[in-house]
Amino acid sequence: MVKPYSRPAADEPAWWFVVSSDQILLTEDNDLPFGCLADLSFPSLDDYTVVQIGELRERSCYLVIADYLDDNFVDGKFEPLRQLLDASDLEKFAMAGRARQFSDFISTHRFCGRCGTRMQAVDWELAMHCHQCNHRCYPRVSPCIIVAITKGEQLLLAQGKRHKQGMYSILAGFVEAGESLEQALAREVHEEAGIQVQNIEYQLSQPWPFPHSLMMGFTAEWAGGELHIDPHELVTGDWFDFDDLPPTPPAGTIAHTLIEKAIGKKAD
Ligand SMILES: NC(=O)c1ccc[n+]([C@@H]2O[C@H](COP(=O)([O-])OP(=O)(O)OC[C@H]3O[C@@H](n4cnc5c(N)ncnc54)[C@H](O)[C@@H]3O)[C@@H](O)[C@H]2O)c1
Ligand SMILES: [Mg+2]
Ligand SMILES: [Zn+2]
Repeated sequence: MVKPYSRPAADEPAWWFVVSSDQILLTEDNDLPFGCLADLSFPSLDDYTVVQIGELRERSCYLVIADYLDDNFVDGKFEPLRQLLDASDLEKFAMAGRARQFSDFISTHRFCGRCGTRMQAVDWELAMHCHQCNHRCYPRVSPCIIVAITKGEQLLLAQGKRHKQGMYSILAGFVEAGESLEQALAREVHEEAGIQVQNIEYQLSQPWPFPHSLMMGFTAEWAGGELHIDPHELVTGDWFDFDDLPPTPPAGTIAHTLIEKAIGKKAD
């Protein structure tokens, strides 16, 4: 059973996830601070919320919520979480995403959504509880589907409004309340591209902390319909030949893995 709010001993080597809003403290060489409190130039943790969020390579991981930035966190720099998205250490990125989501959860659940009373942290699981009306909240996880769709030797790619200039990706969208994954997939594909798909195959999933998605990845094949790209969500989109794709998401993203699977499957 976890004790999320237990304090680290001064001589316990641990990974430190110091989060301030959507930024995380990194060392000069873009790594996470690692070591025992006594060896790190951290201030006293008394003024901060500290949460034990799991284990990485047999060492505890501690989230320190540092929303009121303090000059005492001198060794290192606060950087956007995406800076850690390095395909060589996805475990570390996933744990940092967990830290960022827990930090966001705690800071947005200070008061009960039902009766307005101040909420208290539960000491044996990661939850916030209202002692007035017994309402209990857990960190929000939002399921999303993401799908690589092929048509013969072509792949459907689209440019999202929030994508970096010039980058194309596969279709994705949030699952709505009351929907199955299959229904969400069919709806999103129809809304965003106006087509129908078949031979839908589940491939893999990835937690995605921007802001709290759980990406569930599929491959599928075009089954019918003319391509009609939704101008509200997407800038542009088209079928691209497998050997002539525009810039796509980097290794480490589920979009990248699904694109490789879709293309590899066709090449068999
Ligand atoms: N890791 C990857 O490779 C990868 C690739 C593509 C997209 N994504 C992620 O997939 C997620 C969904 O993609 P999208 O932005 O195209 O979604 P989408 O097509 O459903 O459209 C986004 C819109 O959905 C609404 N929305 C926001 N949060 C919601 C929620 N929790 N439930 C229901 N609706 C909500 C908002 O109006 C928002 O503008 C995002 O978190 C995005 O970052 C990840
Ligand atoms: Mg979308
Ligand atoms: Zn309440």
